[in-house]
Amino acid sequence: MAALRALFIAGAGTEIGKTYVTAALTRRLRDQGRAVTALKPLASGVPAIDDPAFADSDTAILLAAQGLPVTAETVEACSPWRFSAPLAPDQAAAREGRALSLDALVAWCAARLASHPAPEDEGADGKTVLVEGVGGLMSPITADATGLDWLDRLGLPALLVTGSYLGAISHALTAIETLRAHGVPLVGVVVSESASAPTPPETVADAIARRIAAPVAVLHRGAGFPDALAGLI
Ligand SMILES: Nc1ncnc2c1ncn2[C@@H]1O[C@H](COP(=O)(O)OP(=O)(O)OP(=O)(O)O)[C@@H](O)[C@H]1O
Ligand SMILES: C[C@H](N)[C@H](N)CCCCCC(=O)O
Ligand SMILES: [Mg+2]
Repeated sequence: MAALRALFIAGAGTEIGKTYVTAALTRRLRDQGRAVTALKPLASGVPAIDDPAFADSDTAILLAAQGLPVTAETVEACSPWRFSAPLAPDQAAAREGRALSLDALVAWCAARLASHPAPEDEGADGKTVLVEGVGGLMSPITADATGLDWLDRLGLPALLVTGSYLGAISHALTAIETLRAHGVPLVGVVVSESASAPTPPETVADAIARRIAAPVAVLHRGAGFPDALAGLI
């Protein structure tokens, strides 16, 4: 199977493991000799670069997984839209007197995707581009648009990340049904084990897998990207 050129990492919710999974996938693909660019184009709850807390930001975690240092240039190239308030991006932007345009976000992502030759066309020179979404699938990103509109416009296949907390099954199935209704190809689902959950993550993964056609895999706490999905990306 040809390697995927680009993938959107969507969440069934926020704080669910998208960055953890994207970083694990980045390391996994790089270990296989693949070149990877991991992007978090839009991020809220991001401290200033010179704040020690920046080390815990999605941007810093994704740069580290790519083997890149944190500099003004690498941060800007990974996450051009950063807002400090830990809120939905439209609200976080408003707190700073700023506004985000979906057209500008889509154009920036499209340019980054166009600047990367497809792996199957360019061999070792090609890069796989991973785009982490923000919040849940339909979290607001501008006054009018949600993350689903962003994904729709990019036309990328999705990897859905969910948790294993009580309620995660419904959150995941709702997101999967929404992706299906919008014609977004679903490459797979990762159940990233929640810190506190009443059942093993395998129970959650089984409950989702019985109801959908795409593959579902578990990522245990602290573990690497699941083998069952790595071969599909
Ligand atoms: N499988 C896992 N093993 C260990 N820690 C995990 C795992 N999944 C998630 N976490 C931790 O849970 C927290 C939330 O995960 P993460 O930051 O990846 O969520 P997110 O979906 O990217 O959130 P956001 O919506 O803010 O982008 C982080 O501290 C992360 O390290
Ligand atoms: C601050 C947080 N970690 C994310 N960056 C933003 C989550 C926005 C969620 C909005 C919502 O869907 O209600
Ligand atoms: Mg994240």
